[in-house]
Amino acid sequence: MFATKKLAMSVCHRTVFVSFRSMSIISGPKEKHFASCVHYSQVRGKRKNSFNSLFESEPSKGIVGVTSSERKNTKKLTPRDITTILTDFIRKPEIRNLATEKGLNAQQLRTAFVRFRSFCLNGEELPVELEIVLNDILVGAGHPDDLFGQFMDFAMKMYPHLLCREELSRICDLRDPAAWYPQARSLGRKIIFHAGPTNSGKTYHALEKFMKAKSSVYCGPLKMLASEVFQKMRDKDIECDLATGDDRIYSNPSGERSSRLSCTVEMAPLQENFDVAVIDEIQLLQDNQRGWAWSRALLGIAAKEVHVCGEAAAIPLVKNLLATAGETVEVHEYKRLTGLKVEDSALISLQNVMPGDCLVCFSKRDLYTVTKNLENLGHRVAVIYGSLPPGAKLIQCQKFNDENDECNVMVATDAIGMGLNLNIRRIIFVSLKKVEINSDGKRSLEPLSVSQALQIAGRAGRYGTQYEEGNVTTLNARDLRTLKSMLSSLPQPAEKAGLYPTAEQIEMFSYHLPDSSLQSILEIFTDLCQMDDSLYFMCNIESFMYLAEKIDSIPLPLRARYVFCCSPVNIKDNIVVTILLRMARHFSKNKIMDANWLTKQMQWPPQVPNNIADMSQLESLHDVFDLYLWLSLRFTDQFQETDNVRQMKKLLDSVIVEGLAHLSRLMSNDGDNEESMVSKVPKVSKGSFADNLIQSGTISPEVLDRLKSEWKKEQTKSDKDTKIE
Ligand SMILES: Nc1ncnc2c1ncn2[C@@H]1O[C@H](COP(=O)(O)OP(=O)(O)OP(=O)(O)O)[C@@H](O)[C@H]1O
Ligand SMILES: [Mg+2]
Repeated sequence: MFATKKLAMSVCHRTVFVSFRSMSIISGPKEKHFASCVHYSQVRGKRKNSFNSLFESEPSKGIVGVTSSERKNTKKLTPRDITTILTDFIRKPEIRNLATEKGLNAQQLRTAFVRFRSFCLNGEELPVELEIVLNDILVGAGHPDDLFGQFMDFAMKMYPHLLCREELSRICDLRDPAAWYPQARSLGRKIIFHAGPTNSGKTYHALEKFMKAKSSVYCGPLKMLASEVFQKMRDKDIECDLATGDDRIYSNPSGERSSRLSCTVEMAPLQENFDVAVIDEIQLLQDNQRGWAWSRALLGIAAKEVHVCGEAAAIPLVKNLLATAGETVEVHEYKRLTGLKVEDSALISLQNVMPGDCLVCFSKRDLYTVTKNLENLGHRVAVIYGSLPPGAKLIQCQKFNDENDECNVMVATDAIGMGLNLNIRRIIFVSLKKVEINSDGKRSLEPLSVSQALQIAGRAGRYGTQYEEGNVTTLNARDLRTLKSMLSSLPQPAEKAGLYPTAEQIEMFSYHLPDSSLQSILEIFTDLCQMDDSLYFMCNIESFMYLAEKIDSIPLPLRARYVFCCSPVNIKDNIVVTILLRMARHFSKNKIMDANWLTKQMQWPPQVPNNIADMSQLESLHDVFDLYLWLSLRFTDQFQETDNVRQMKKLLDSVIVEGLAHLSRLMSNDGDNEESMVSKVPKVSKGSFADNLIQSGTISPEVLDRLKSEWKKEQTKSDKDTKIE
């Protein structure tokens, strides 16, 4: 169980659209990958243009209904007459107001008018009825307002969704999500919020209730946490099933469901009744990608008693959300079970690393560099990062946790940050910045949030492990003060919870807009939808849109199209996206995809990696297997060979673990020379004067960069001057 809360924030949980009401769940989470390669700004840009052009079809035929004999009685209209009449018409505020009432926004009104005018001016022959109206206005027998009907007929042909606007608005009215779950509402649920810092026993206390209840469900943020709970129950001989996006295990060999389920939050079954439900890491309901899954579980889980675990900063939002369902929240507060001390000095050099240390990096490149440097110093290192397959993560963690194993140092990304219990004595932050994806899908290098820093630091000195006192520090002296201030702050209160359109809503939209692509439907949905902005926001739809565009030309039924777009893939990963498209194409031809077919799509059997690029390729293959298994739970007929695929996945896991054992060699063979942040970390003894200034905190790297660029300019100038001389 290794991936962080922040991993969760940053990674591509190719989330899932799940029916918020009764339909079957069609997705699962994915603890991997950054969400996107297409900047949301691009998508946004496209969206803004495309929304207005979605239905902009040129009305080729005008308004008919008047005979040509009536035309003979009209006066010949000159282009100038028409322009004057139309200008008078559009200038009238009443006309604009009326058009707005009919649903045309300012931009649509402008576009429709420009097209209408050119239609009137450039059409070979005006429709007779329109000609008569224009004529009447010209001779004073009519009024410019009389054109409104003709104009709106024209505009409606350009924007046909305006005809069913009311119906569409009703479908995408997300103002009262609590009302979507009558089963949960009928129970008069008791809600208990277990609030506290990391390592305070929140999950422990909730799980006590989970174990003692006659029927119960645990909803965790990650596959590994759901698996850990499932395993704990097994160890105690308590019947419990497991459901993740790509796996379903029944404790009963006959395949009958048991009364207890451990699942990832996206898989929470809302149509079943339970005595107790646990929803872990509830503050993730504000996550840009996956927040909707927590909102859905919180409002919709049908349990008499709901135990919610998470940061105290989420209490007000949870209370406000549940107040809309008429429910109240009982808060149980906890204190950290062990001490956590911020050290007085930074690590400065990797030579100071000691057993039980975990160095946390925020990019894979840094992770590789630190690992290589530590291995060169003679350490045996366990490595954990988000895209590492869960099986490989587990092996790394076991190695690190085993007191008798030589491996006693860990290098990890923030993939270790959520709910995990590891044998860590000290957390060392290699950097305090990481790439974040905002709600518009833009990626930028941002400082860690207080919540993230606390979560990661909270991995040191876990209760019940070898080190019951935890220490925290930074690699660089310049970061230590910032870290201290972060760790002495409280996380920002959670402000809003995520929402997402359901498959049913999309289907209803499609019924009204039968000729529109799934992409267009989602765009219109997000533009038209209404929600309580004080409590909710719309989760990021970028990955869905990207896949919708990619599979647009493949003939698929809407529901299947929707499922493919929800697939847990990193859209940045070409290998996985390409195979997904092949799968969709095969599916559209109703062909079965067996393990043999799958191996033909990839390099198989896997070779022990020779460099980092090989390693990434193996990770992609692992994602392909996960994708196959994920789809197999949704399309059982076409994806049947799950046992074989699981076997292949195991083999791949072992090859990846083998690769990890030789990370330094892989790095030496790596053709990718992208510079790591760590490679810029100065070594105290051998560092340059400038480096030492940074390390001592005398100047910041930003100031140094500015100075460098100024020096460079000076240098160039003086070179030029020299040449001129
Ligand atoms: N009362 C207890 N008795 C025995 N073990 C406990 C008790 N409370 C907590 N623990 C153990 O302490 C460790 C930390 O507890 P837990 O995972 O519940 O913390 P948490 O508050 O949920 O932390 P996080 O915020 O990181 O998820 C776990 O291994 C848990 O089993
Ligand atoms: Mg916990």
